[in-house]
Amino acid sequence: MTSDPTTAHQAPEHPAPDHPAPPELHRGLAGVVVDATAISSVDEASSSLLYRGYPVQELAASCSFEEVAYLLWHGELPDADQLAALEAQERAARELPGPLVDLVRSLPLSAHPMDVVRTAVSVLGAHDPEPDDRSPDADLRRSVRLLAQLPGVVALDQRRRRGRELLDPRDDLGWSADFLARTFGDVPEDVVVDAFETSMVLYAEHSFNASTFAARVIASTLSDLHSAVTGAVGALKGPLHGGANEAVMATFAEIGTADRVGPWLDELLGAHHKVMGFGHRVYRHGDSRVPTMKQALDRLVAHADRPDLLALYDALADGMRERTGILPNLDYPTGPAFHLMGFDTPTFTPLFAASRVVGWTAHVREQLAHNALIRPLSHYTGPALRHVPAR
Ligand SMILES: CC(=O)SCCNC(=O)CCNC(=O)[C@H](O)C(C)(C)COP(=O)(O)OP(=O)(O)OC[C@H]1O[C@@H](n2cnc3c(N)ncnc32)[C@H](O)[C@@H]1OP(=O)(O)O
Ligand SMILES: O=C([O-])CC(=O)C(=O)O
Repeated sequence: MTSDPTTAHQAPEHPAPDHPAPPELHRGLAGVVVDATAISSVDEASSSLLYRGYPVQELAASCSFEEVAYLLWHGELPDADQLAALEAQERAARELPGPLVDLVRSLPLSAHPMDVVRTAVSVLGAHDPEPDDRSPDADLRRSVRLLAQLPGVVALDQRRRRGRELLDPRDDLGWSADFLARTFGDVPEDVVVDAFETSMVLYAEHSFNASTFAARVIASTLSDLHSAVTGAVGALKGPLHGGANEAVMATFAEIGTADRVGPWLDELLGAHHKVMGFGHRVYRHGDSRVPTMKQALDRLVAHADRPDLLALYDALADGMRERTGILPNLDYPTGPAFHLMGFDTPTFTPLFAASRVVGWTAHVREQLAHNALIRPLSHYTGPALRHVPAR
């Protein structure tokens, strides 16, 4: 059958009723199970989070961040040889490409640190040493390289904002200690390193959160891993997701002291505004990770002798619970914890990204192993069929 050349480009007269019965909508995909994953499970009823079956609290207490990364990528905790191999690979990949360092230095200081991370991931994609190898093994090597490179990007950016030079990575240090040393010039006290490592383990993975889902959408088009992670960084930046940890410190600065929490909260909630660091799409009875991070925060507070910060933290959490019943999420304790570790507030969400890159890349590889293009439907509510007037 041949098409009539005079009508081939005309819009079809398909029926477009003015008010079709709307289908059931799933706005925000709330409550929708879109795919299976073997990487982690978030259980609302028991407020629990398992990475590959292991409770995240046990992993935070007993495992290094590198062991957790291995677990999330491979499905099992590493034996000694496997861990040594991952550590060697990660330490060998920490140096940033010179052109990337120059480019980060050239970015305006008005750019948010998450803009810097997003740009850096994209540039690292352009510097991929094996661009033509799209195998799962090559994507695993890319994942390790990104894990190794992001601390350098975050440290470089915080240091340039303070007028300081980039420091060399130290291959005698594990991932967390090197991250801190490269940011602050020295390895801090154990209490700081331990709290940082705990935060990184807790942030590493959380099933189909918005940034991970963004990464999976991009991967599902068979785009590349760096593109997926670049998109995920963009999704994480928003204050309804990762950006909340930064917003928590802004809130603390605005309130000032614990005795001012009540009136501040009454005014904010009265205006129907949200308090950042509270609430969660899945957890309704409390975020599984908060108690572990709160213990780490307590130790940092004691170390830094900052009972005033703890008083403010408790007063806001109590005030929110009493007024709304809404509980803190992980971004609530990590905000003040990162502050006490010495990070600048705008650097908080990049820290989240440096950890979550493990979860994102695990999900990209899982998506590609059982790929189905992610392309949902929408319910059209615009004008019914109409025609451009004859001219
Ligand atoms: C590690 C992470 O990324 S965790 C998330 C970090 N994000 C934040 O901390 C931002 C603040 N929190 C929020 O905006 C929300 O709790 C979200 C986006 C995380 C999840 O919310 P959703 O499941 O989409 O629920 P939604 O935003 O519709 O809130 C439901 C109700 O609770 C209220 N609510 C939810 N969170 C808060 C909050 N933090 N402060 C005040 N009220 C809140 C909403 O105003 C809404 O009230 P309404 O029904 O009277 O309109
Ligand atoms: O799961 C979510 O929606 C957000 C979250 O807590 C995370 O990504 O860690």
